[in-house]
Parts: sequence; structure tokens; C-alpha cells
Amino acid sequence: MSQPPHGDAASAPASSSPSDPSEASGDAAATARLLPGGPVAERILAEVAERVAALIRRGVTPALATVLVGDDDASAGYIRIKQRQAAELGFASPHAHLPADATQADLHAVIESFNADPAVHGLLVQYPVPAHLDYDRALMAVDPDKDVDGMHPLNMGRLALGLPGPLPCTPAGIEELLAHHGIPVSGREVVILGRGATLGRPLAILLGQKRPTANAAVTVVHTGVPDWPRYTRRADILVAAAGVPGIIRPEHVKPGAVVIGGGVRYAGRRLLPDVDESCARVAGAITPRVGGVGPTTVAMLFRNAVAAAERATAAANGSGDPTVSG
Ligand SMILES: Nc1nc(=O)c2c([nH]1)NC[C@@H]1CN(c3ccc(C(=O)N[C@@H](CCC(=O)O)C(=O)O)cc3)C=[N+]21
Repeated sequence: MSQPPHGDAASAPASSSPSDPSEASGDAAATARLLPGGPVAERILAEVAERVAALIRRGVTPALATVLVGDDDASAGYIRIKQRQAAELGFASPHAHLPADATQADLHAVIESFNADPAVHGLLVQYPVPAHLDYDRALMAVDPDKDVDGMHPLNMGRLALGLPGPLPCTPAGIEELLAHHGIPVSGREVVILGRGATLGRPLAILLGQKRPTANAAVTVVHTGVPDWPRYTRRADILVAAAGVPGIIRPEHVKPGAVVIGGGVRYAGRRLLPDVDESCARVAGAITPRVGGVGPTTVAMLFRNAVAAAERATAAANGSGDPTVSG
């Protein structure tokens, strides 16, 4: 699992097709190999589909419930992506849509009813919620066994302790993306710009763990450190997780480094990535603006959901023997 720091970027395997329309326009100067998330997601979702089929053969339809508060356009759009994917995979996707003026109690009533419903295996409350509501309190009300985002404090605690549990989707998707594209992580220097609870912080834990696809020397730095480029320029693998559009520029990237665009902000439905596209001139490999980390996030959500359904089914069968019942 140990290779020279830049070896991977030069030896582009078959998966990066030469027909990929690189967004780096104009100059024919060096352009990074692209690291699409689509093929990664497809492989994960194919595995999920098999596990769903096995559950359905045993009479269990896995169900992933979604809760949306308010009428934010982008959020409604992402819920639709998840529902379409759910239908394709054979999941039921019960949905609760609360009005923008719903109270915290209204939200908790919906969460409690999904928690109590044995036909619901996974549950996610779409982030963000309107400003008068407390998202963290809502998250804590979700049954940790149904927490497909892997964000409940119990599951974050499991992650920190190295115990099994649902993994946060975007971090887990990034580990999968790196592994899929054959980028060595073990023993290398990973720098994460951003320390948020959904990406930077849990990714640091994940990639620092003792696993062949992780085991890195991880540094977390944030934009409040005046000299943050000093850190990002050291990275063999730089992960942008700041949520500040365009913050990562070519001068922040070590030549030949792998650049993963994790952080995004949304302007309405438009996606504004942390990584400026000009970084492709310096990086050895880089995720595309669209079709990079996003699709892997959704795939991991469904992997968590099918795992929750399998656990619930095994528990309902008493012994935990997955061949019982039918
Ligand atoms: N409880 C909760 N769990 C979430 O997982 C969650 C959430 N709340 N709130 C919103 C964010 C956002 N999110 C995305 C997932 C996939 C893409 C995705 O696949 N995007 C495509 C295209 C998107 C576009 O063009 O706008 C791409 O990156 O290629 C984007 C965004 C999950 N979120």
C-alpha cells in the first residue's frame, strides 16, 4: 500500500476516459487526471441493489424515510435525487414534508413516529432546517440505529472509538473514491481544509484509522489559520472541506497532488465548489466539478440504509441468523 507520493497521478488507469470533457478550458498545458465519483457510486449501488434483492426475497422491503422542513428549492431537489435513487434500488421512501413554520415539537413528532415504525429502517432529516429550529436536537432525536447520515452523536462517538456503525456519508464516500481510483492513502500526507461536523472532522478520523485504504498522516486546518496555505501545500492529498467557494487556488496545491473537492456551497440550486477549476493545471489528479464527491455521498447513504434494514431484520428474527424466516 505504499507507493511514491506522486506515482498514482502519472499512471492514469483505464477509468479516466480521454473523452472526459475537462473543464479546464483553453490552454493545453498539463491537466490533472479526473477522478469521477459516478463509477464509484455505481459499484456501491450495485452491491446495495443485491442486498436489497436479498431482503425482498425474505419479504422485507427496506425503507428510507426522509423529513424536509420548509420549501428550500435546493433541499427539495436533493430529496428528489434520493427518492429517485430509492425507487431504482427497490427501497420504499416514505416522506414527511413539514411547513416552513413548523415547530421543534412538530419536527420531533414526525421523527418519533418514524422511529417507532418497524417498517422504517433508515431516517434522515434534510439539512438545513429553517433558522428557528435546532437541527442538532432533531438529530439527537433520531434513533441511532436508523441514522443513515451517520451523524448522531452515538455514531460519531463510535467512529471516534473505531467501533462499527454507520459512517458519515461524504467522508466515507471520499475514502471509497480514493480507493476506487487506486490512489494510495496509507502513510501519505492528507491535509483537510475545514473542520466541519459533516466533512472535515469525521474525514480526519476516518482517514487516520488503521485500514489499508486509510492509515494516513492527517492534518486538519481551517480558514481561520492565517497561514493555512502553508499546510495545504504540503499535502499529497488535499481535501477541500471549507464551504468557501473558490478558496483553493493553484498556489495552494503542491504540484502533482491529488485534490478532492468536498466542500460546496449552494447559491439557490447552483453548486459553488471550494476548488477553483484552475487547480487542474497543478494537481496530478482532481475530482470534477460535477460528478465528483456528490454521487459517492448518495451511494453511501443507501449503503447505510440497507445495512440498517439488514440489522433490523436480523434482530427481528431473534438469533441474528440471516437465513432464518421467509
Ligand atoms: N441529512 C442530510 N443528509 C445529506 O446527505 C444531505 C443533506 N442533509 N442536506 C443537503 C446535502 C447535499 N447533499 C448532496 C448529495 C449529493 C449531491 C450530488 O450528487 N450532486 C451532483 C450534482 C448536483 C448539482 O449539479 O447540483 C454532483 O455532485 O455531481 C449533492 C448534494 C446531501 N446532503
